[in-house]
Parts: sequence; structure tokens; C-alpha cells
Amino acid sequence: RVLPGCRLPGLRSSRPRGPLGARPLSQEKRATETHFGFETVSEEEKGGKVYQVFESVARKYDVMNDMMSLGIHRVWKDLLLWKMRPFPGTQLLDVAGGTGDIAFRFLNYVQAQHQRKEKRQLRAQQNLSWEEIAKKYQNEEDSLGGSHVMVCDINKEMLKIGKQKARAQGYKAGLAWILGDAEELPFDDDKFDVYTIAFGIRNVTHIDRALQEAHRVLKPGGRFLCLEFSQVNNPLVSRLYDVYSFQVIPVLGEVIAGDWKSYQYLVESIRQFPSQEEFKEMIEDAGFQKVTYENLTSGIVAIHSGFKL
Ligand SMILES: COc1cc(O)cc(C/C=C(\C)CC/C=C(\C)CC/C=C(\C)CC/C=C(\C)CC/C=C(\C)CC/C=C(\C)CC/C=C(\C)CC/C=C(\C)CC/C=C(\C)CCC=C(C)C)c1O
Ligand SMILES: C[S@@+](CC[C@H](N)C(=O)[O-])C[C@H]1O[C@@H](n2cnc3c(N)ncnc32)[C@H](O)[C@@H]1O
Repeated sequence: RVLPGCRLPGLRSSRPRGPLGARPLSQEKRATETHFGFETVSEEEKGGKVYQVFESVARKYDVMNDMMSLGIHRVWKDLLLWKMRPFPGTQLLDVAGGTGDIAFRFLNYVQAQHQRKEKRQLRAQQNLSWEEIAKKYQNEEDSLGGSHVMVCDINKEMLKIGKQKARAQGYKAGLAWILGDAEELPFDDDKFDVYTIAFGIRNVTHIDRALQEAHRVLKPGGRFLCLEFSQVNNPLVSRLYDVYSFQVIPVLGEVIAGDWKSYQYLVESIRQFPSQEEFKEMIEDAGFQKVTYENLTSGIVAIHSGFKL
């Protein structure tokens, strides 16, 4: 097993130890190293560097995603929601939720679902007055059937843009924004029905701690869902993908966001992330059961799912 959050070659817990079982000093020191893209940094440094990346890209984040992916990221996020199939009253925690894409999709989904249910009920009770019908549609909280989403992110700038988007697009009820670290969530145990993390876990220093926290805050029976870049399983797509990632993405980052480095970090961090099978094992190690994954777009991204049973 690889050390928490660390995939550097040679940094395994089974490494040879010095006399009396203690690790030689140089190894102890190296054991706190991790990666930031292709760069080797100390674990203490990584969080700050990741913070700077998202502070820097926050304003251009949404436009960059549409440009870089030609809108495909929207389809991947929709698929995450369709996989979740939230029920009326679902309490969702969206960690590393950034500018709110998953939260807004969740609210749209539960609202549409609730409206369909209301319509069915109204058809069944045709003798309701117009006032009674209007009342049913007036209460915003009611229109979500009790569902609620909390967006939790470590970055103030990303949350700021998310809140602005929510105001502009009219999302208010059933939505809260919380500043917090995936590795140390500011929530009690057994609180949520679903935990999502989309394009977030790759940036976390200790992935195993984040997974343990996900397990802790979910109710028994709750579901973990992760949308993340993964390993491409088609050699031709893989070649094109590499060219596009390394030759095009940083250029787009520079031209659109004036930020080559952050977009170089993006493509490098994708290469450092565990494969579908390795990540599945990590999720199981955190205590989740019935862990599965589904590849999207030839494995460019994957959705992992697990249950706290
Ligand atoms: C700082 O950290 C971050 C910043 C962010 O803004 C976002 C994130 C997190 C990410 C998201 C929220 C998701 C949205 C962002 C992305 C998808 C960007 C990352 C992109 C890649 C890693 C590359 C792969 C991209 C895609 C599969 C999306 C679709 C793109 C295309 C089909 C490319 C089309 C482009 C052109 C035709 C322009 C010309 C390109 C060339 C001359 C280079 C040669 C390339 C090709 C011939 C095509 C490339 C082909 C592929 C990529 C394979 C596609 C295969 C299939 C669709 C089957 C964050 O952490
Ligand atoms: C690529 S964005 C994803 C945003 C959103 N989930 C989406 O799909 O568009 C990654 C997010 O992870 C957040 N993040 C990075 N490390 C984190 C941590 N330790 N705890 C919480 N959020 C973190 C960043 O601030 C950023 O907003």
C-alpha cells in the first residue's frame, strides 16, 4: 500500500527500515514528501500550492472548463446526477464543490422530480381550488421536497464565484456554502445521504483521510460518488489525449486565463492520480462496500461509487 496521499516511487510503507526497525533519517524526511503535478513537494507545502492554483483560476474557471472540454464536462456532471438519482429529502454534501456545478444540477434534478410528483398528485385531486394549487407552487423550500445540498470547499475565491452564480441564476433554497477541508470536514458523523466530490479528490494531500471523512459523515446506507479524471483505456484516444493535454491545455490556460502554470498542474495532476482499480481499493480501504466504477469517454474520467453499510 502506498503511503497516505503519496504515490512517489519508493515511498511505500513496506520500505526497508534501519536498525531496531526505525527508518533512517533521510527516509523519514522523504516520507513527508508528495507530488504537486510532476513536482515533488513536502506535504505541508502542497495545500498552499493547491490553494493558489484555485485562487488564481476561480474567475475564469467556468469558462475554461467549457472551452477546454468543448462542453463535455457538463455531460459528465449530468451523468453523475443521473447515477445518484436523488430521492425527495436527500441531504447531499458536495465536497470540493467549487463554483457549485454539482449543487445546481442537484437542485434542478430534485425540483423537477418534485414538480412531476406534485403534478401527479394534483391530477389525482382535481377538486382543488386555484388558490390551493398556486400555494403548492409558491413555497420554494417545498418545491425541493425537503432536499438540501451543502457545498464545502477549502477555497474562498471558488466559493465566492459559486455564490455569485447562485444569486444570478436564482438558486437560494436548499443550498448552503461552507468553507472546509475534505480531510477534516466540519460536520458531525452520520449526517448525509450522499457525498459527492467532482474533480476535487485529485487535489487533496491525503486522499485516504478525505475518504475516511466521507465515510464518517455519511449516514449508514449513504452513498459516496466521485467523478474524477482517470486512466484512458484506448491506445489511440490515449495518444490524442496526451497531445491535447500537454500541447493544448496549458496554451488555452495562458490565452484565456493568463495562467499557464495552473493548467500545467491540472494535466500533470491527472497523470499522478491512481488508476480506476487502485482508487477502487482505496475507497474500500476507507470502509466503503459494494464499490464499483464506470468509465466515461474511454476512461478519460470515471465515476466511482461506494456505500456505507
Ligand atoms: C487548475 O485545475 C483545474 C482547472 C479547471 O479549469 C478545471 C479543473 C477540473 C476539470 C473539470 C472540471 C472538467 C473540465 C475540464 C477539462 C475536460 C479539461 C481537461 C482536459 C483534458 C485533460 C483533455 C481531454 C479533454 C477532453 C476529452 C474534452 C474534449 C476535448 C476534445 C475532444 C478536444 C478537441 C480539441 C480540438 C479539436 C482542438 C485542436 C487540438 C489539437 C490540435 C491537439 C490534438 C488533439 C486532438 C486531435 C483531439 C484530442 C482528443 C482527445 C482529447 C480524445 C477525445 C476522445 C474522445 C472524445 C473519445 C481543474 O482541476
Ligand atoms: C477542479 S475544482 C472542482 C470544482 C467542482 N467540483 C466542479 O466539478 O466544477 C477542484 C476544487 O477542489 C477544491 N479543493 C482542493 N483541495 C481541497 C480540500 N482539501 N478540501 C476541500 N476542497 C478542496 C478546490 O478549492 C477547487 O474548488
